[in-house]
Amino acid sequence: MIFEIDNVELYFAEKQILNGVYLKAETGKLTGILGANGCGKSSLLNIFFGSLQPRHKLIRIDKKPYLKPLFKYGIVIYLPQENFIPPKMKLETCFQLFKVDITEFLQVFPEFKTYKRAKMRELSGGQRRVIEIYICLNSRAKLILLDEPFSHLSPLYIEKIKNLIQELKKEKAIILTDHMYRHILDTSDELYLLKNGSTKLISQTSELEDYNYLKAGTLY
Ligand SMILES: Nc1ncnc2c1ncn2[C@@H]1O[C@H](COP(=O)(O)OP(=O)(O)OP(=O)(O)O)[C@@H](O)[C@H]1O
Repeated sequence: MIFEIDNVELYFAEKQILNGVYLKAETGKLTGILGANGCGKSSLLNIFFGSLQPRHKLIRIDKKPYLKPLFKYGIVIYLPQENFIPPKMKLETCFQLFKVDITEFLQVFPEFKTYKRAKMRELSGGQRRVIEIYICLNSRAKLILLDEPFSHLSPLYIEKIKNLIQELKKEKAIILTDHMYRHILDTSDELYLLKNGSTKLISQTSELEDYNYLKAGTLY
């Protein structure tokens, strides 16, 4: 499937945040978004998901326009920057709710076995993040939007999540943004830089320095 968002115009009050943005995500590929703080990455993901209504946008799936918020079609899941599973919910309940197999999760992350019947609030921030990312990746959604999945995770968990992404993207389209840009460079099949309100498709990593997202000399 090909998911496209086009002609995004977003204003907060009279301040223009996004201006003619285009972005494409495809099944089998991870699309990375990089950009400075406040450039509009989370807003763009919210618009794709359907929880933020901009002045203008067009969403197409396989070239066909989808006019209702995408989440209403049940084909997209969004990992926001902040925790989204209620703290009072038990671990096993959230897996049931999202129809994700907890046994498979515990095979990949056996250290969580003791928390199976615990409530989310009994876990650390990073542990909760692991669960939320795993649930998003393994949900039935065909388009997965991940807002800063790597921040707050320790290196071994980042590697495990990257491996899961490589495996699961075969049947899903994934869009991911994070400030840990090296992990984005490692995992992305397509990369966009969001700058001055619009997206630039990056074909060579050196462009990240040319566009002043990275300081000159950072990559070499
Ligand atoms: N609800 C809101 N009301 C007014 N302005 C907002 C609102 N939400 C976001 N903004 C502004 O829109 C801009 C883009 O915010 P957004 O959160 O999308 O950026 P971001 O690229 O995800 O940033 P970060 O990397 O720091 O998370 C910022 O300047 C922010 O102040």
